[in-house]
Amino acid sequence: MAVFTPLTEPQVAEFLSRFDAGSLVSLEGVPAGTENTTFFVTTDRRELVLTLFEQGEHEELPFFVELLDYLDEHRLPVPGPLHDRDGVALHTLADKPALLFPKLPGKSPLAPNLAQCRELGDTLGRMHVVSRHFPGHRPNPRDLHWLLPMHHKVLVYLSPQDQALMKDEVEIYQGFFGDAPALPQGALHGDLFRDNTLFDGDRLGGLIDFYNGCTGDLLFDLAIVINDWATGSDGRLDAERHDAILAAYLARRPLTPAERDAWPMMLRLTALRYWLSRLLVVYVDPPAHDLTPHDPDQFLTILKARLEHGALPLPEVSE
Ligand SMILES: Nc1ncnc2c1ncn2[C@@H]1O[C@H](COP(=O)(O)OP(=O)(O)OP(=O)(O)O)[C@@H](O)[C@H]1O
Ligand SMILES: N[C@@H](CCO)C(=O)O
Repeated sequence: MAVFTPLTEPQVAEFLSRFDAGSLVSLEGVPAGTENTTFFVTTDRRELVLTLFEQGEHEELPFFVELLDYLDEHRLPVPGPLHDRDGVALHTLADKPALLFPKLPGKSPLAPNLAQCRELGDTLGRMHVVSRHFPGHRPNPRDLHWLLPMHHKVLVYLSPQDQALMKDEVEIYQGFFGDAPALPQGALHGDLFRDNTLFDGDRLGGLIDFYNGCTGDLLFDLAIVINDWATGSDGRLDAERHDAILAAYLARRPLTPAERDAWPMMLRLTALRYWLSRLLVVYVDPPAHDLTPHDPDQFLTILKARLEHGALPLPEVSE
């Protein structure tokens, strides 16, 4: 159960009265989610999602509102936050920052089919085409600049072999990305795992949970997607899902030669990024609640598979 801050119906009814969104009919706490408190709110006009921000950088919230507004204006399937009658999206409720969103249709796919993979690749490609012109700025908080200091914090918890692997990898990324030409920049989702998408059958209902959103290398976003969406249980890439996502993505946004060169290394870097963030949650900074943390070893397995087998060839896309 992840309703960290309970709300009463009168509290939510009063909150809703600032918006042009109808009157409260029902309120339901959402058990999924580990970071924020989420409620499904039904009014006499529409279905909404109310999010209370429990942790993290509250000063970053205006960036997320700006990003979601921008993507929504560009017709990407994201929950564009509702603005109240004065044009304000970000409010305070029960002493927590609060945002109200449209409820998007669908469920997160655990085993996405190829049509869903194509849909995701196409949408991410469209998003990256428009996000290159997004005017906001929030440096990627999980890129190499973060890996460098943070990996030292977990080395003590690792076997000698895994310590060596992590240290060697970070050093290799430093050498590679330090010398590599700049990669195309834009706004990223930053955590586009399957559980941050909703599908209604094969139709993408929406991308959610933009709270890792930032600006940086677009390739970073794509590598996160491939490592989560197109990996088998042994950590190896699943060629069919890989090709379905990438063919659809590349048809929207071809990679530059520098991105093609960096691709195998970016798959490794983003695998290590999640191995490390999950290790930090388990050993260094466990959350107050007792929800089971994600398994760090899953991304160690993925990293080892990328090292052993490399990347798959990128699909050919006719221009
Ligand atoms: N706009 C939306 N439309 C429909 N469902 C939504 C929407 N936003 C959130 N949800 C539902 O609420 C759940 C929790 O939302 P969210 O992922 O934002 O919370 P979180 O605490 O940040 O979770 P996480 O553990 O993924 O970081 C989602 O898994 C999804 O089922
Ligand atoms: N997607 C992340 C958790 C949320 O940031 C993970 O799987 O570790």
